[in-house]
Amino acid sequence: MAQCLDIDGSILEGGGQILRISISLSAILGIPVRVMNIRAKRSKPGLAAQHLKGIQLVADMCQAKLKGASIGSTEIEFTPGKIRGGHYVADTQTAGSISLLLQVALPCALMADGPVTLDLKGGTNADMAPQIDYMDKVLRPVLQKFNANFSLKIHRRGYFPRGGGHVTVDVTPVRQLQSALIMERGDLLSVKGLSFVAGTLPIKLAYQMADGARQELGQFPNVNINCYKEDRHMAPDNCSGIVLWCETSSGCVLGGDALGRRGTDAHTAGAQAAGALRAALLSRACIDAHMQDQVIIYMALAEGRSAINTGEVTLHTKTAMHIAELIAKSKFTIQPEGDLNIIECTGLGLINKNIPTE
Ligand SMILES: Nc1ncnc2c1ncn2[C@@H]1O[C@H](COP(=O)(O)OP(=O)(O)OP(=O)(O)O)[C@@H](O)[C@H]1O
Repeated sequence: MAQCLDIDGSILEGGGQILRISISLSAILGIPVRVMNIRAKRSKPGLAAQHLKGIQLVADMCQAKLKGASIGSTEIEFTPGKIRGGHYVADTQTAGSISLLLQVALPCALMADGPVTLDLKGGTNADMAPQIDYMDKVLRPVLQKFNANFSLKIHRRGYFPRGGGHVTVDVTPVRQLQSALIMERGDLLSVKGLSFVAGTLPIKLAYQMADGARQELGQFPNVNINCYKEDRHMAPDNCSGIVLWCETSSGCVLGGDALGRRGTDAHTAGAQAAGALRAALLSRACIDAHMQDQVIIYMALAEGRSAINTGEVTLHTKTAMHIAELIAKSKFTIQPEGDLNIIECTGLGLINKNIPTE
Protein backbone atom coordinates (compact mmCIF):
# COMPACT_ATOMS: atom_id res chain seq x y z
CA MET A 1 0.00 0.00 0.00
CA ALA A 2 1.30 3.46 -0.94
CA GLN A 3 2.29 5.93 1.79
CA CYS A 4 -0.44 8.15 3.27
CA LEU A 5 -0.73 11.54 1.56
CA ASP A 6 -1.60 14.62 3.61
CA ILE A 7 -4.14 16.94 1.99
CA ASP A 8 -4.76 20.44 3.32
CA GLY A 9 -8.50 21.08 3.08
CA SER A 10 -8.06 24.80 3.68
CA ILE A 11 -6.21 25.62 0.45
CA LEU A 12 -7.74 27.65 -2.41
CA GLU A 13 -11.54 27.09 -2.33
CA GLY A 14 -11.24 25.47 1.09
CA GLY A 15 -14.65 23.73 0.88
CA GLY A 16 -16.25 20.30 0.52
CA GLN A 17 -15.06 19.75 -3.03
CA ILE A 18 -11.44 19.19 -1.85
CA LEU A 19 -12.65 16.33 0.30
CA ARG A 20 -14.74 14.75 -2.46
CA ILE A 21 -12.05 14.80 -5.12
CA SER A 22 -9.41 13.59 -2.61
CA ILE A 23 -11.53 10.63 -1.53
CA SER A 24 -12.50 9.67 -5.09
CA LEU A 25 -8.87 9.70 -6.25
CA SER A 26 -7.71 7.90 -3.11
CA ALA A 27 -10.21 5.07 -3.74
CA ILE A 28 -9.47 4.84 -7.46
CA LEU A 29 -5.68 4.96 -7.20
CA GLY A 30 -5.36 2.99 -3.94
CA ILE A 31 -3.54 5.84 -2.18
CA PRO A 32 -4.38 6.40 1.52
CA VAL A 33 -5.06 10.05 2.37
CA ARG A 34 -5.35 12.17 5.49
CA VAL A 35 -7.50 15.25 4.83
CA MET A 36 -6.96 18.01 7.39
CA ASN A 37 -8.60 21.41 7.95
CA ILE A 38 -11.76 20.15 6.26
CA ARG A 39 -13.94 23.02 4.94
CA ALA A 40 -11.76 25.51 6.85
CA LYS A 41 -13.01 28.42 4.71
CA ARG A 42 -16.68 27.80 5.50
CA SER A 43 -18.54 29.58 8.31
CA LYS A 44 -19.19 26.18 9.90
CA PRO A 45 -16.06 24.12 9.14
CA GLY A 46 -15.86 20.33 9.30
CA LEU A 47 -18.00 17.59 7.83
CA ALA A 48 -21.69 18.29 7.21
CA ALA A 49 -24.12 15.43 6.50
CA GLN A 50 -23.58 15.42 2.72
CA HIS A 51 -19.78 15.22 3.05
CA LEU A 52 -19.91 12.55 5.75
CA LYS A 53 -22.39 10.34 3.89
CA GLY A 54 -20.46 10.81 0.63
CA ILE A 55 -17.17 9.58 2.06
CA GLN A 56 -18.90 6.77 3.96
CA LEU A 57 -20.49 5.72 0.67
CA VAL A 58 -17.10 5.53 -1.07
CA ALA A 59 -15.63 3.77 1.98
CA ASP A 60 -18.40 1.17 1.59
CA MET A 61 -17.72 0.78 -2.11
CA CYS A 62 -14.02 0.04 -1.56
CA GLN A 63 -14.10 -1.44 1.97
CA ALA A 64 -11.88 1.39 3.16
CA LYS A 65 -10.69 2.01 6.70
CA LEU A 66 -12.15 5.37 7.62
CA LYS A 67 -10.99 7.18 10.77
CA GLY A 68 -12.32 10.37 12.33
CA ALA A 69 -15.47 10.63 10.21
CA SER A 70 -18.31 12.21 12.15
CA ILE A 71 -20.38 15.38 11.80
CA GLY A 72 -18.21 18.46 12.44
CA SER A 73 -14.94 16.54 12.17
CA THR A 74 -12.12 18.53 10.54
CA GLU A 75 -9.70 15.65 9.95
CA ILE A 76 -10.20 12.18 8.50
CA GLU A 77 -8.01 9.31 7.37
CA PHE A 78 -9.09 7.14 4.47
CA THR A 79 -7.28 3.89 3.60
CA PRO A 80 -8.94 2.41 0.51
CA GLY A 81 -9.38 -1.23 -0.51
CA LYS A 82 -10.61 -2.57 -3.85
CA ILE A 83 -13.68 -0.96 -5.44
CA ARG A 84 -16.39 -3.61 -5.74
CA GLY A 85 -19.48 -3.58 -7.90
CA GLY A 86 -22.80 -3.97 -6.10
CA HIS A 87 -25.67 -2.08 -4.56
CA TYR A 88 -24.91 0.80 -2.21
CA VAL A 89 -27.13 3.17 -0.25
CA ALA A 90 -26.37 6.65 1.11
CA ASP A 91 -28.86 8.83 2.94
CA THR A 92 -27.93 12.35 4.06
CA GLN A 93 -31.09 12.38 6.24
CA THR A 94 -31.20 16.13 5.49
CA ALA A 95 -31.53 18.16 2.29
CA GLY A 96 -27.80 17.50 1.73
CA SER A 97 -27.31 17.21 -2.00
CA ILE A 98 -27.80 13.87 -3.77
CA SER A 99 -25.87 15.33 -6.73
CA LEU A 100 -22.82 15.82 -4.52
CA LEU A 101 -23.12 12.23 -3.23
CA LEU A 102 -23.04 11.25 -6.89
CA GLN A 103 -20.12 13.59 -7.57
CA VAL A 104 -17.88 11.69 -5.11
CA ALA A 105 -19.15 8.19 -5.93
CA LEU A 106 -19.44 8.23 -9.74
CA PRO A 107 -15.73 8.21 -10.66
CA CYS A 108 -15.25 5.30 -8.21
CA ALA A 109 -18.23 3.36 -9.60
CA LEU A 110 -16.73 3.68 -13.11
CA MET A 111 -13.58 1.93 -11.82
CA ALA A 112 -15.41 -0.84 -9.91
CA ASP A 113 -15.03 -4.54 -10.73
CA GLY A 114 -18.69 -4.87 -11.77
CA PRO A 115 -21.93 -2.91 -12.26
CA VAL A 116 -22.84 -0.48 -9.49
CA THR A 117 -26.28 0.65 -8.36
CA LEU A 118 -26.42 3.64 -6.03
CA ASP A 119 -29.54 4.45 -4.05
CA LEU A 120 -29.03 8.05 -2.97
CA LYS A 121 -31.29 9.92 -0.56
CA GLY A 122 -31.37 13.59 0.44
CA GLY A 123 -31.96 16.81 -1.50
CA THR A 124 -32.58 16.61 -5.26
CA ASN A 125 -32.78 20.37 -5.82
CA ALA A 126 -30.55 22.02 -3.24
CA ASP A 127 -28.75 25.36 -3.10
CA MET A 128 -25.02 25.68 -3.84
CA ALA A 129 -25.02 22.32 -5.61
CA PRO A 130 -26.08 21.02 -9.03
CA GLN A 131 -29.80 20.25 -9.22
CA ILE A 132 -30.30 16.57 -10.04
CA ASP A 133 -31.76 17.63 -13.40
CA TYR A 134 -28.44 19.37 -14.21
CA MET A 135 -26.65 16.07 -13.52
CA ASP A 136 -28.98 14.33 -15.96
CA LYS A 137 -29.28 16.94 -18.72
CA VAL A 138 -25.82 18.57 -18.62
CA LEU A 139 -23.25 16.46 -16.74
CA ARG A 140 -24.38 13.14 -18.27
CA PRO A 141 -23.87 14.14 -21.95
CA VAL A 142 -20.58 15.91 -21.14
CA LEU A 143 -19.24 12.80 -19.34
CA GLN A 144 -20.24 10.59 -22.28
CA LYS A 145 -17.37 12.24 -24.13
CA PHE A 146 -15.03 10.62 -21.58
CA ASN A 147 -16.70 7.21 -22.04
CA ALA A 148 -18.26 7.67 -18.60
CA ASN A 149 -21.91 6.60 -18.67
CA PHE A 150 -24.63 6.43 -16.08
CA SER A 151 -28.41 6.45 -15.96
CA LEU A 152 -30.52 7.93 -13.22
CA LYS A 153 -34.10 7.60 -12.08
CA ILE A 154 -35.73 10.12 -9.75
CA HIS A 155 -38.26 8.37 -7.46
CA ARG A 156 -38.99 11.30 -5.19
CA ARG A 157 -37.90 14.93 -4.91
CA GLY A 158 -36.31 16.26 -1.73
CA TYR A 159 -35.96 19.96 -0.86
CA PHE A 160 -34.61 22.17 1.91
CA PRO A 161 -35.01 21.73 4.85
CA ARG A 162 -36.49 18.22 5.02
CA GLY A 163 -34.81 16.40 2.16
CA GLY A 164 -36.35 12.97 1.62
CA GLY A 165 -35.53 12.77 -2.10
CA HIS A 166 -34.56 9.42 -3.61
CA VAL A 167 -32.60 8.78 -6.81
CA THR A 168 -31.24 5.50 -8.20
CA VAL A 169 -28.12 5.69 -10.35
CA ASP A 170 -26.84 2.76 -12.43
CA VAL A 171 -23.21 2.78 -13.52
CA THR A 172 -21.45 0.37 -15.86
CA PRO A 173 -17.74 0.42 -15.09
CA VAL A 174 -15.20 0.95 -17.87
CA ARG A 175 -11.78 -0.46 -18.60
CA GLN A 176 -10.45 3.02 -19.31
CA LEU A 177 -11.79 6.55 -19.54
CA GLN A 178 -11.09 8.22 -22.88
CA SER A 179 -9.75 11.71 -23.32
CA ALA A 180 -12.08 14.42 -24.62
CA LEU A 181 -11.43 17.43 -26.84
CA ILE A 182 -14.20 19.93 -26.19
CA MET A 183 -12.80 22.81 -28.21
CA GLU A 184 -15.36 23.82 -30.88
CA ARG A 185 -18.52 25.56 -29.71
CA GLY A 186 -20.42 25.17 -33.02
CA ASP A 187 -23.82 26.82 -33.62
CA LEU A 188 -26.50 26.91 -30.97
CA LEU A 189 -29.28 24.45 -31.92
CA SER A 190 -31.75 24.87 -29.07
CA VAL A 191 -32.23 25.82 -25.43
CA LYS A 192 -34.46 23.54 -23.39
CA GLY A 193 -35.56 23.89 -19.83
CA LEU A 194 -37.83 22.87 -17.05
CA SER A 195 -39.41 25.29 -14.64
CA PHE A 196 -41.14 23.64 -11.70
CA VAL A 197 -43.09 24.31 -8.55
CA ALA A 198 -43.92 21.76 -5.86
CA GLY A 199 -46.00 21.45 -2.70
CA THR A 200 -48.48 24.27 -2.19
CA LEU A 201 -46.69 26.79 -4.46
CA PRO A 202 -48.81 28.12 -7.36
CA ILE A 203 -47.95 27.12 -10.93
CA LYS A 204 -47.79 30.81 -11.91
CA LEU A 205 -44.33 30.94 -10.29
CA ALA A 206 -43.12 28.35 -12.82
CA TYR A 207 -44.45 30.52 -15.67
CA GLN A 208 -42.83 33.63 -14.19
CA MET A 209 -39.43 31.91 -13.88
CA ALA A 210 -39.72 30.76 -17.50
CA ASP A 211 -40.66 34.32 -18.60
CA GLY A 212 -37.64 35.73 -16.76
CA ALA A 213 -35.43 33.18 -18.52
CA ARG A 214 -36.94 33.79 -21.99
CA GLN A 215 -36.41 37.54 -21.68
CA GLU A 216 -32.74 36.99 -20.87
CA LEU A 217 -32.38 34.52 -23.76
CA GLY A 218 -34.36 36.67 -26.24
CA GLN A 219 -31.61 36.76 -28.85
CA PHE A 220 -31.31 32.96 -29.12
CA PRO A 221 -33.50 30.68 -31.31
CA ASN A 222 -35.55 27.64 -30.21
CA VAL A 223 -35.98 28.33 -26.52
CA ASN A 224 -38.41 25.76 -25.15
CA ILE A 225 -39.13 25.69 -21.39
CA ASN A 226 -41.57 23.20 -19.90
CA CYS A 227 -43.51 24.68 -16.93
CA TYR A 228 -45.17 22.25 -14.52
CA LYS A 229 -46.18 21.41 -10.98
CA GLU A 230 -44.64 18.27 -9.46
CA ASP A 231 -47.07 15.55 -8.46
CA ARG A 232 -47.58 15.76 -4.69
CA HIS A 233 -46.62 12.10 -4.16
CA MET A 234 -43.38 12.75 -5.99
CA ALA A 235 -42.66 16.05 -4.22
CA PRO A 236 -44.76 16.79 -1.12
CA ASP A 237 -42.73 19.81 0.09
CA ASN A 238 -42.55 23.36 -1.22
CA CYS A 239 -39.88 24.34 -3.72
CA SER A 240 -39.52 26.07 -7.08
CA GLY A 241 -36.67 26.11 -9.53
CA ILE A 242 -35.51 26.21 -13.11
CA VAL A 243 -32.90 24.22 -15.02
CA LEU A 244 -31.85 25.22 -18.56
CA TRP A 245 -29.57 23.42 -20.98
CA CYS A 246 -28.55 23.93 -24.58
CA GLU A 247 -27.05 21.86 -27.36
CA THR A 248 -24.80 23.03 -30.15
CA SER A 249 -24.02 21.64 -33.61
CA SER A 250 -20.63 20.40 -32.39
CA GLY A 251 -22.16 18.46 -29.48
CA CYS A 252 -21.45 20.93 -26.65
CA VAL A 253 -23.97 20.95 -23.80
CA LEU A 254 -24.09 23.88 -21.37
CA GLY A 255 -26.47 24.62 -18.53
CA GLY A 256 -27.70 27.21 -16.07
CA ASP A 257 -29.98 26.74 -13.09
CA ALA A 258 -31.48 28.50 -10.07
CA LEU A 259 -33.91 27.89 -7.25
CA GLY A 260 -36.78 30.20 -6.40
CA ARG A 261 -36.45 32.13 -3.16
CA ARG A 262 -39.14 33.24 -0.80
CA GLY A 263 -39.43 37.04 -0.93
CA THR A 264 -37.70 37.25 -4.32
CA ASP A 265 -39.57 37.78 -7.57
CA ALA A 266 -39.79 34.49 -9.51
CA HIS A 267 -38.66 36.31 -12.71
CA THR A 268 -35.33 36.88 -10.97
CA ALA A 269 -34.63 33.15 -10.52
CA GLY A 270 -35.37 32.59 -14.21
CA ALA A 271 -33.18 35.52 -15.25
CA GLN A 272 -30.37 34.28 -12.99
CA ALA A 273 -30.39 30.77 -14.52
CA ALA A 274 -30.58 32.18 -18.04
CA GLY A 275 -27.99 34.89 -17.35
CA ALA A 276 -25.37 32.25 -16.51
CA LEU A 277 -26.17 30.33 -19.68
CA ARG A 278 -26.30 33.48 -21.82
CA ALA A 279 -22.89 34.64 -20.60
CA ALA A 280 -21.37 31.24 -21.43
CA LEU A 281 -23.01 31.23 -24.88
CA LEU A 282 -21.89 34.76 -25.76
CA SER A 283 -18.31 33.97 -24.76
CA ARG A 284 -18.40 30.87 -27.01
CA ALA A 285 -17.26 28.70 -24.10
CA CYS A 286 -17.73 24.95 -24.71
CA ILE A 287 -18.79 24.12 -21.14
CA ASP A 288 -20.46 26.25 -18.46
CA ALA A 289 -18.72 27.59 -15.36
CA HIS A 290 -20.09 24.88 -13.02
CA MET A 291 -19.03 22.05 -15.32
CA GLN A 292 -15.35 23.07 -15.24
CA ASP A 293 -14.45 21.70 -11.83
CA GLN A 294 -16.63 18.61 -12.31
CA VAL A 295 -14.69 17.31 -15.35
CA ILE A 296 -11.20 17.75 -13.85
CA ILE A 297 -11.09 14.28 -12.25
CA TYR A 298 -12.11 12.66 -15.56
CA MET A 299 -9.40 14.60 -17.45
CA ALA A 300 -6.85 13.45 -14.85
CA LEU A 301 -7.74 9.75 -15.17
CA ALA A 302 -8.43 9.47 -18.93
CA GLU A 303 -6.05 8.07 -21.50
CA GLY A 304 -4.23 10.85 -23.43
CA ARG A 305 -4.67 14.56 -23.90
CA SER A 306 -7.95 16.27 -23.01
CA ALA A 307 -8.54 19.93 -23.79
CA ILE A 308 -11.53 22.10 -22.98
CA ASN A 309 -12.26 25.61 -24.16
CA THR A 310 -13.99 27.51 -21.39
CA GLY A 311 -14.61 30.91 -19.80
CA GLU A 312 -12.85 32.35 -16.79
CA VAL A 313 -11.38 29.48 -14.78
CA THR A 314 -13.18 29.25 -11.45
CA LEU A 315 -11.52 28.85 -8.06
CA HIS A 316 -13.32 25.50 -7.68
CA THR A 317 -11.63 24.38 -10.91
CA LYS A 318 -8.17 25.57 -9.85
CA THR A 319 -8.70 23.72 -6.56
CA ALA A 320 -9.74 20.50 -8.30
CA MET A 321 -6.69 20.77 -10.59
CA HIS A 322 -4.40 21.26 -7.60
CA ILE A 323 -5.74 18.17 -5.81
CA ALA A 324 -5.63 16.06 -8.99
CA GLU A 325 -2.00 17.06 -9.53
CA LEU A 326 -1.18 16.23 -5.93
CA ILE A 327 -2.78 12.78 -5.82
CA ALA A 328 -2.86 11.59 -9.45
CA LYS A 329 0.26 13.51 -10.55
CA SER A 330 -1.53 14.53 -13.77
CA LYS A 331 -0.31 17.89 -15.04
CA PHE A 332 -2.83 20.58 -15.98
CA THR A 333 -2.22 23.80 -17.89
CA ILE A 334 -4.41 26.85 -18.50
CA GLN A 335 -3.78 28.68 -21.76
CA PRO A 336 -5.60 32.02 -22.21
CA GLU A 337 -7.08 32.52 -25.72
CA GLY A 338 -8.74 35.95 -25.90
CA ASP A 339 -11.64 35.89 -23.41
CA LEU A 340 -11.50 32.12 -23.21
CA ASN A 341 -9.13 29.67 -21.55
CA ILE A 342 -8.03 26.26 -22.71
CA ILE A 343 -7.67 23.78 -19.86
CA GLU A 344 -5.41 20.93 -20.93
CA CYS A 345 -4.29 17.73 -19.27
CA THR A 346 -2.53 14.55 -20.26
CA GLY A 347 -4.32 11.97 -18.17
CA LEU A 348 -2.99 8.93 -16.40
CA GLY A 349 -4.73 6.45 -18.70
CA LEU A 350 -5.68 4.38 -15.68
CA ILE A 351 -6.74 0.83 -16.60
CA ASN A 352 -9.46 -0.97 -14.68
CA LYS A 353 -8.02 -4.48 -14.99
CA ASN A 354 -11.27 -6.11 -13.87
CA ILE A 355 -13.01 -5.07 -17.05
CA PRO A 356 -11.98 -7.02 -20.17
CA THR A 357 -10.92 -5.20 -23.36
CA GLU A 358 -13.96 -4.55 -25.58
N1 LIG B 1 -26.00 26.09 -9.57
C1 LIG B 1 -25.16 25.09 -9.80
N2 LIG B 1 -25.27 24.34 -10.92
C2 LIG B 1 -24.42 23.32 -11.16
N3 LIG B 1 -23.42 22.98 -10.33
C3 LIG B 1 -23.25 23.69 -9.21
C4 LIG B 1 -24.10 24.79 -8.89
N4 LIG B 1 -23.69 25.32 -7.71
C5 LIG B 1 -22.62 24.60 -7.31
N5 LIG B 1 -22.34 23.62 -8.21
C6 LIG B 1 -21.27 22.60 -8.12
O1 LIG B 1 -21.41 21.95 -6.87
C7 LIG B 1 -20.14 21.71 -6.27
C8 LIG B 1 -20.09 22.47 -4.95
O2 LIG B 1 -18.89 22.26 -4.31
P1 LIG B 1 -18.57 23.00 -2.91
O3 LIG B 1 -17.27 22.50 -2.42
O4 LIG B 1 -18.74 24.46 -3.06
O5 LIG B 1 -19.80 22.54 -2.06
P2 LIG B 1 -20.00 21.70 -0.77
O6 LIG B 1 -19.47 20.34 -0.78
O7 LIG B 1 -21.44 21.83 -0.42
O8 LIG B 1 -19.10 22.36 0.28
P3 LIG B 1 -19.08 23.70 0.96
O9 LIG B 1 -20.33 23.85 1.76
O10 LIG B 1 -17.91 23.46 1.72
O11 LIG B 1 -18.94 24.73 -0.13
C9 LIG B 1 -19.12 22.16 -7.30
O12 LIG B 1 -18.79 21.07 -8.13
C10 LIG B 1 -19.88 23.22 -8.10
O13 LIG B 1 -19.41 23.40 -9.42
